Amino acid sequence: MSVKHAISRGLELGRSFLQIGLLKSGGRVAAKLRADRFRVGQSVRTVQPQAFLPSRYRYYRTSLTGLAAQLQSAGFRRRWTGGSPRNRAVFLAFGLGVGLIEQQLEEDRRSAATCQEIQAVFKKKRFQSTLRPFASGFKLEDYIIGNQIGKGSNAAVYAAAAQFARPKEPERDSSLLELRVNEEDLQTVRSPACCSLKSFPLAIKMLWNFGAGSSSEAILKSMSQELVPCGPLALKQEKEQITLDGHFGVLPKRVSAHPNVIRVYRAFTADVPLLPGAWEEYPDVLPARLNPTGLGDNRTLFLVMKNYPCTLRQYLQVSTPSRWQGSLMVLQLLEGVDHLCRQGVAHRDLKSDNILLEFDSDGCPRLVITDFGCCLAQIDSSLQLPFNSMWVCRGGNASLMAPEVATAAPGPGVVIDYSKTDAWAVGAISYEIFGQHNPFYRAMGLQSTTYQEKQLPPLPACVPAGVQLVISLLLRRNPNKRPSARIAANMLHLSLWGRRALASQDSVSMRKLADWLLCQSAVVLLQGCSGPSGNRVEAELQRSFLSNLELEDLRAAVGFLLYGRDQSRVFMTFA
Ligand SMILES: Nc1ncnc2c1ncn2[C@@H]1O[C@H](COP(=O)(O)OP(=O)(O)OP(=O)(O)O)[C@@H](O)[C@H]1O
Repeated sequence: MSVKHAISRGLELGRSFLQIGLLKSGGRVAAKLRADRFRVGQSVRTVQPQAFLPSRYRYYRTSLTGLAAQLQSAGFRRRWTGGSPRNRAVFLAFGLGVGLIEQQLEEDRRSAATCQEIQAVFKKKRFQSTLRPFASGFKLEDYIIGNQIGKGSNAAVYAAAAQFARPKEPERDSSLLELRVNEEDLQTVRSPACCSLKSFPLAIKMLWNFGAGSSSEAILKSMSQELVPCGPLALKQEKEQITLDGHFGVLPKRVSAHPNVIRVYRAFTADVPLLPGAWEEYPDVLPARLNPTGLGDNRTLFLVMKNYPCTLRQYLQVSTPSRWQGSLMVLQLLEGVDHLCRQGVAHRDLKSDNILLEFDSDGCPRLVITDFGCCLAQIDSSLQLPFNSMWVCRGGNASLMAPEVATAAPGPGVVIDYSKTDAWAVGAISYEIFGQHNPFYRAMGLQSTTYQEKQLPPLPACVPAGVQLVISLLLRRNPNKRPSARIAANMLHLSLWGRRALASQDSVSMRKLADWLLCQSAVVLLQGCSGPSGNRVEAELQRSFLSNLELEDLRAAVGFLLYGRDQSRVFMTFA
């Protein structure tokens, strides 16, 4: 055998080692390295994206490090170096391969450190609400209630203003009771002009209470999911610890603030009042005190939030976002879902009515996930729900239930994994954002229990290829083949802002990516210093991306993008 031959055999051996590490996991071939395209010295390769799953990657790294250690051990060296010239050549080539791999691992370590440093900088810059904090507001009488601005199957929502924050004008200083008695005032309150967001910057959601009882503890317990987006000062101190099932327990998990998740400023219980439109729109849920035939309990839960101009559904009825804005909207939903997932919360009822919308200073829609009434927020944050009986609630809107939830059959030991179900719903809602019908909605539409991926309707050609790829991956039936919200969000970030780092034809160097990340961080920090631009949707998204930067998630996103590029032979740009 010639030396040239020996070297190539040595490299082949090194390659096989890599393949073994990547291929086997849990006795199942889940990822196949494309050896033909693999060249030592490249950092991110064109491989099936599943190969980038963290556990497998760790396995691959461990096998390589172990291998390098073995090679360095004296015994190993003696065995090989003492052999024939041919064996020595094989060993040399093999060592060379491992040396290059070590170099690559070192590059990885450096990139991981860069990610951590960037993450630390942006984690410190926490999201702050723009609404001024207020100290009072734990009673209904603290608010002036305006028009009804929405209604669902569990609640009515009213525009509101805090009494204590209002200028002291005689007509404005009226209590809620006076508003109810004075019909003239009531008419004024109902007029849309009066209910502008400026006059009524708050929204009060009044939950309908049938059957929970009228004690505060019972109400808070039965509607506890609604409290998940509560801020730290939302509940009065004494309500922070309530009696649950005879034990002192803490209120349910609460998520921290995020630009794409609703913030509840106050939550309190109060007697159900007769608000505008109650008689006409929801007489049956009123208590007997107000309607003798009503079925509602006397007291209920009120949530105080920011008043948003409209829902996503209302917005899409009158306008179609540009492809850039549409991409940012999908990305915001993914960022919001990722924020919830990280804190062990699955929303389980994502739909365009449960997404509120306002505009940033550039007129770009900012989306906010709301209505946590169906969410899963277990103490252990596992997002795994034992499904042992058909009475276990699987979530809201059945049309947008991910396949793994919709097809689950109850039984002993059955568990539903919600870690990627909201991401699936974002995939379906994305069709609406890009001006299409939601494929899972109409009577003739697809059903999440039975659809095949090839039946998904095409998105309009103007939707950027990177976004189309993300949406199609989010709607994969098999959750193991579906990217998480974080990885899908990373894919969009890279497609929107990192196309230069992705520009090479066959591979993406981690070093190039790390350089791009550093540049991006500098730009975002500088933008933050230059004032109000920091509140723009784009800036918020970029900060969110940088504060959640993990090398392995990024690598997985690159893997999916390269996979998509291979599949479609389309280079993903927004140009
Ligand atoms: N903060 C808010 N600002 C403006 N409008 C809001 C706000 N919160 C809710 N709404 C409006 O009220 C409607 C009903 O609110 P929400 O979805 O929270 O009620 P629900 O009864 O829990 O709904 P569902 O039927 O989905 O269970 C929303 O679709 C929206 O139109």
